[in-house]
Amino acid sequence: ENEPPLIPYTIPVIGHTFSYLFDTENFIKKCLKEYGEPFNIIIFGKVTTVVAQKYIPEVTKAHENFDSFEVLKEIVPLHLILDYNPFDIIDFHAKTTREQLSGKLSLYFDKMQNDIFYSLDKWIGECNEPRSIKSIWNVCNHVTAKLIANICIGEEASQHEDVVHSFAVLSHDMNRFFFLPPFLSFIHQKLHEFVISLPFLIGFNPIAKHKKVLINRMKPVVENRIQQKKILGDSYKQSDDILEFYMSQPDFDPSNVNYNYLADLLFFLIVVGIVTTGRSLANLLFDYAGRPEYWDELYEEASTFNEECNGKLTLNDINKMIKLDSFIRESLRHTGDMIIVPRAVTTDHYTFSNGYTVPKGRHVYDFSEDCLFSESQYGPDSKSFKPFQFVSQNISASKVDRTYVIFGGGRHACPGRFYAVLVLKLILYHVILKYHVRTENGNMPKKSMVGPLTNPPEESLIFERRKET
Ligand code: HEM
Repeated sequence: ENEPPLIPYTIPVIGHTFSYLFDTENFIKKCLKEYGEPFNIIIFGKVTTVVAQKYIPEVTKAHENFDSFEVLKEIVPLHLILDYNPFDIIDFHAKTTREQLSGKLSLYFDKMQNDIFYSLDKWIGECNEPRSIKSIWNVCNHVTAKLIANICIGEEASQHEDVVHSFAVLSHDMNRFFFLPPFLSFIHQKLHEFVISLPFLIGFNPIAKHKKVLINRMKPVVENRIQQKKILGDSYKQSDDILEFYMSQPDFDPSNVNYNYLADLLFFLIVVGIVTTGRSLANLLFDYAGRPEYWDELYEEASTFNEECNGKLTLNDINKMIKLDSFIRESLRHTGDMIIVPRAVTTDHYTFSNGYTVPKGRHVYDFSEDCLFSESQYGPDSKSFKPFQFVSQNISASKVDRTYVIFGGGRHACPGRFYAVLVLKLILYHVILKYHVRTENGNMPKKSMVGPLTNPPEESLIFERRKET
């Protein structure tokens, strides 16, 4: 009753799937122009509601009526693949991320920088002569994985290349199954979910080998800590990592450690944290390398801070680099994803403020590009890259608002964003100080579109050591 208008279509079941997948921007913009928002379309055999700039804030605010993981679950059925259902404990994961990761940045700051020096050395090197680096996204995933591995399982276990590699490729290995568009839902919604989980059920589980690696590296650390606790009692000094936090939970039993459970907890953080941060880092490097007109200004800011702090940068210093921060906010704004947080209605129904009503289970897709390129917010040239536009406004790259929805918004806004933005800042800062970076042809290469989502460009980047430093 009183549903949003359904956009006319010709082929039953298929409905608007092809326009949505292969011409997302034009298709949705045309619907918005003719019908306003919200409106209904049929994709993958299902009625789906689309909201844009006007109703995204309303949906974000109504967190009691919606759940984004109900949608993610259908695309990435982690509850079938992991032994312990991560979707049952999202609040615990959000709290862990907020308090143990984003909440402890000053504690992690020095080790993050050391890991960055190590990773730049390993993946990019000295580059006394120009060096072309391929598979930038893969490199970025490995750099991000090294940082997260140290914070998750500690200095000692994260020294091992095998565990860092597992962290870096885990999501990619899963994506080969999951990010296939859910074509089988044409037949039945549950069929897609069942078919993509089949390989796992018959024993082929790319996660299994990564889990083995993780447990293998984590076990000696856990055993050693339990031993130390026994010996030292109250004088035991806790380590600064998330594993220690898990070991301090009331359900942790030192006489019967459930490694499978610990690994599942960490895998969820890896899945949500590495692929997002690694991809943003790759985009950021291309945004920098492909736009030579901004190099001098960014280098000047970075080298001034570097001189002032005598090479010993603190969290306070990096927080003051407003041009760097603004550049990152602009890079994230230009990620290019058109839908960011699709949500499902979890209550009996949801009634929009204009009276349209959608039933329980309905997927509501956010056409976020309408926010990120809002002309009222970013001007008539909202699609152009204006890297220093946030400097005078003094808004940090991690601050969400009605139009800057790259980290979602409201109560469930990404709790890892403070950490992710710091990673991006620190890496770009050190890259700028150490190297000249350019694209192969000197321009900004194109990202590839996968339905409404983007992947970073596949070109190489050319690194050359700065002579000034
Ligand atoms: C640039 C990097 C990142 C981006 C673009 C990103 C984006 C997002 C988005 C769009 C959401 C959904 C927000 C909503 O429902 O409104 C989200 C949620 C979440 N993110 Fe991130 N994220 C990033 C990094 C991270 C990292 C590093 C972690 C932790 C390791 C993390 C942990 C989480 C968690 C636990 C949630 C669920 C929060 C909840 O439902 O309450 N994210 N993220």
